[in-house]
Amino acid sequence: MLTQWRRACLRILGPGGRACFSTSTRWCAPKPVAMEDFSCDLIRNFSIIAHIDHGKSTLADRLLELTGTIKKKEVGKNEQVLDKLKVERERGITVKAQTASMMHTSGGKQHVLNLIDTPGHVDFAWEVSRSLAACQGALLLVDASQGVQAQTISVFHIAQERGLKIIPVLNKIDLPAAQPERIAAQMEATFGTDPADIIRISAKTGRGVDEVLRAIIDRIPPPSGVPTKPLKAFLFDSQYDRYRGVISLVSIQDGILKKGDRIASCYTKKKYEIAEIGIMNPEENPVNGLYPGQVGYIACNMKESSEAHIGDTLYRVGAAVDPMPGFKPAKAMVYAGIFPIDTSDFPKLEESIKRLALTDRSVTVQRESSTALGQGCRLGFLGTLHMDVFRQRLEDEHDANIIITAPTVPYKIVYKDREVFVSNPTEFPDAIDVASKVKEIQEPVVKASIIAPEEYFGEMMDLCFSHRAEELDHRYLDAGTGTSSRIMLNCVMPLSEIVTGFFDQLKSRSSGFASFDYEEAGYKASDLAKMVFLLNGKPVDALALIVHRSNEDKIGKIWVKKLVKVIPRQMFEVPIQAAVGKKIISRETLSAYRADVTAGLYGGDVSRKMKQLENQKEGKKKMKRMGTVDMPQEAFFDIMSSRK
Ligand SMILES: Nc1nc2c(ncn2[C@@H]2O[C@H](COP(=O)(O)OP(=O)(O)OP(=O)(O)O)[C@@H](O)[C@H]2O)c(=O)[nH]1
Repeated sequence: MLTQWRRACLRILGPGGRACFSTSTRWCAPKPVAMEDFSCDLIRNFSIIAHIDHGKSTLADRLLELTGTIKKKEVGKNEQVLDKLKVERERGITVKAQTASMMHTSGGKQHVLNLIDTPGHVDFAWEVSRSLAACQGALLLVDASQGVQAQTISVFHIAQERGLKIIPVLNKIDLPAAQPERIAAQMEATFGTDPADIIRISAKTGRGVDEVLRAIIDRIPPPSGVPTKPLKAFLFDSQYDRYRGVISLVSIQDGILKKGDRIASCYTKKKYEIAEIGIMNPEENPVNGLYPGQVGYIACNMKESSEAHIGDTLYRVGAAVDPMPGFKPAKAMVYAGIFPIDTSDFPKLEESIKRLALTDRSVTVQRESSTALGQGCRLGFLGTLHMDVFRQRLEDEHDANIIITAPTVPYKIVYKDREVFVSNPTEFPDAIDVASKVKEIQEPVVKASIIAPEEYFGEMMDLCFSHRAEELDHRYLDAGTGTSSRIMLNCVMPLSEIVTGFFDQLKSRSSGFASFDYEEAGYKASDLAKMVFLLNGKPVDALALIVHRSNEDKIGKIWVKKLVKVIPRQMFEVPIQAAVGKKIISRETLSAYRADVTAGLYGGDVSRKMKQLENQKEGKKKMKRMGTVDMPQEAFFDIMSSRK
């Protein structure tokens, strides 16, 4: 009974208690599956990899439909089955990789096809490499109207480095702008793909998708694994379920895993008993056991997300095995403070942040307090889209009313005797300390690749150089394909320049034609300083920024002008200043409300009138001396929103 009730809740909330769309009528009733019937050679583990929006989730849906895993969609219904989060459906992006198993008969034999959907945005590259570790093959999907883009190249390299069989697929051939021949030539020139191997499809209409299914079975090698060997299960994803604790996704390398088995983690050495085991079909579907090469979920009363270490190897208690090579842990690259608009809401907000962080392991959380904004949390994200998605989930799923500070990257402060990472401007050393104690300040840099049509090359270079980029090289991508060329520019640039709207500017200056990808490239010494903003002579901690000295004048002016617009007028005049160290970079004055204290005075009693004005001035001075500028949280909200 309890289990049924939980399942009903899960259908509504989605795994991990997440808001999930209610398409339960579209699911086929889970059929009991006997996984022991599937030996390795009947299993294919694959992923779909592509640049953002090239159609991964749409193709995943068609494959689920074609194999009868889900019912065919009603015409006009566009939401994707594997994009389960509300933000994913609203924004049309995949954030969290999802897994689904399909049964498909080919050559008279039933196969299990395990599809691991991957996100396309550069922020979630970590999810891509994690998903690929559980696969033997990948469908490399390219939009036939847009061609090879920056992330197509990066995901191709990740898949190639992992030794996966890559099946090239040209999607969206139904579009009038599709140029399959041209794009096939481009894929040949970029990846050395034989055009004869490229499958042409429309994931939207379903055309050609059956050929993809055939290729998955014919071209992707089955996993290897021996049922009689000691159990070795690779943990590649986890999510949190408020009733059952951590649910982990595992791929069985060797041995058999069954309900009731006692397992242990190579990483934490903790022991657990398997309470539930199943496959994602695409919802959870319990099975009796998982066999070599299979992918499925386990619930084993793991209480904390941190116990499910991504890349861990699980083994049977008493039969220890060598751990498989794990993953580099996800590294936060962008930090921001999150504060409640109403300061008394902090306990509720902190609880919501913690709950959400349980479902998103790549977020780091720490408490933070600010004189201006009160108690809050400082969170670390993989990138700004990731930050935005987390914020939206906090608002959508937890009803939070929040202020989020400007994103900051982790800076390295090299003192004479130690190195410190600083990801909060308030902790950045001030100018005096920098001069006397700091040897060097370093900032994270990335290797960025931008692809754009040749005619936008000038614009692209301008934009990059105004963001402190240094060119590494550039090359023509479509050489020999007989079409107008696109250029791929590789450069090194500071990460801090990317996190503040670079991508939006790139899109608008290239009329949407440029694509962009980046990877970490270490740290580099840089001339950076803390810029503080003073209201009535007092610095406001929450407004501080780290700036490159070459940009300080420009940035100081912009933000002082914005502050003047959002801060409400006071009873006295308020100077608003941007300063670096003792140097005032920019200043504006917020004029005072002028309460008409002389109203109600009759006639020509000039001396009384003057006295009133004097008193008013005195009052203003007092206010000034006390430095009480009234800055409502809403004003912070406005200024922070415009810093994104
Ligand atoms: N015309 C046409 N549109 C398609 C086709 N496949 C996908 N689309 C559309 O392209 C858009 C992006 O498709 P998605 O499946 O969400 O792309 P995605 O690669 O999963 O996106 P991310 O998960 O954000 O990386 C959607 O509007 C789809 O309806 C196709 O074959 N033809």
